[in-house]
Amino acid sequence: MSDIEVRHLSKSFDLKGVKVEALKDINLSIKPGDIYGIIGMSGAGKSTLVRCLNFLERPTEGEVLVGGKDLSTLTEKELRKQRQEIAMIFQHFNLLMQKNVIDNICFPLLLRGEKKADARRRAMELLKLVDLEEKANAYPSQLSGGQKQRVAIARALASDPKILLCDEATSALDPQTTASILALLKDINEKFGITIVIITHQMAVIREICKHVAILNHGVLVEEGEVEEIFNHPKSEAARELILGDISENQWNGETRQKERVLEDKCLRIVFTENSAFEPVIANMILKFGVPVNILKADTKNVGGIAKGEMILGLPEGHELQEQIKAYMVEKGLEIEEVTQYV
Ligand SMILES: Nc1ncnc2c1ncn2[C@@H]1O[C@H](COP(=O)(O)OP(=O)(O)OP(=O)(O)O)[C@@H](O)[C@H]1O
Repeated sequence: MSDIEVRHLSKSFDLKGVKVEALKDINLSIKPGDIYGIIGMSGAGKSTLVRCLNFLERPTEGEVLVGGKDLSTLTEKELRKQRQEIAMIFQHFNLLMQKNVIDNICFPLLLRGEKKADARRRAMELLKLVDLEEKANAYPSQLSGGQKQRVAIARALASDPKILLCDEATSALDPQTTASILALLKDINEKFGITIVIITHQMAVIREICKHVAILNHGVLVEEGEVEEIFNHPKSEAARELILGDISENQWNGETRQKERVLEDKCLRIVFTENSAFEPVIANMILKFGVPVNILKADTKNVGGIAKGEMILGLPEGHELQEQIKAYMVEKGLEIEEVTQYV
């Protein structure tokens, strides 16, 4: 059985008499213990979707089933109880600024009637888990962004949730801190089997941690499946844009980075499915054809725990030569795809 099942979900808002269709006929299913990413550009409907998953926002049409229960059939009281199983963390942490770290974590425990001593004991365990024991008495204003998010994660775990929804949880953090928060989420997923749903606009986050991904575009789910498969064979324009946009963001910076980059006449995006495959192939190709190719981008990343490589090559001029080079790479078992320009 799925942990979360979304069936024909649509959500529209009335904005001063104008209907805004934020989500249109969304269907997806998230299995227990999965790390599931929902990605899309700004305004795609990600936050609306995640808020529908715990009925903070009621769908206009369709159903959300959590652990087999249709949320629309629950009373307000039952819904509140159900929400204890679905914790949430946010981009801006949402900590109580007047309370210190330990009291922030104790807060949900005290609300559900636990004794103060028990709540503090549990809070200290959670602080240990997120590696922040020494900050128990600090106030949020005295913490870095990454530390605040760790406190928010500890607080979210206090109610022993089955599902953790992360709404742009790393978007306000630098890349190094993002990596450490994602590693913590992965650790929590593995240790406790908590299903994690990650909302993000960054493909790098999806690639780092998620097993499955859904791509939203203007309120429509345009692609869904295993991260590796979608990364290697994006079908929708939105997926391709997110993947290539991510490459340009990661690779080019400083003087060489431009908002819009038009690639050379003929460029190939290559995805390496073996960690070690690419260097000999490219080197041998240059030797074989005796022409230089321009490596516009080369990168190796972690996709679903397996090291993966990708590269964008600018090919030398000449149609025939380009076709021979392409054939050579296909023969060597590389996945290639022509790209012309991207943002
Ligand atoms: N309460 C609301 N009232 C009216 N329109 C809304 C409301 N909430 C969201 N929308 C609209 O629904 C669409 C989807 O918004 P949503 O915030 O879900 O997108 P998003 O993908 O999370 O965007 P971002 O990454 O910028 O946060 C947008 O057009 C937005 O303006």
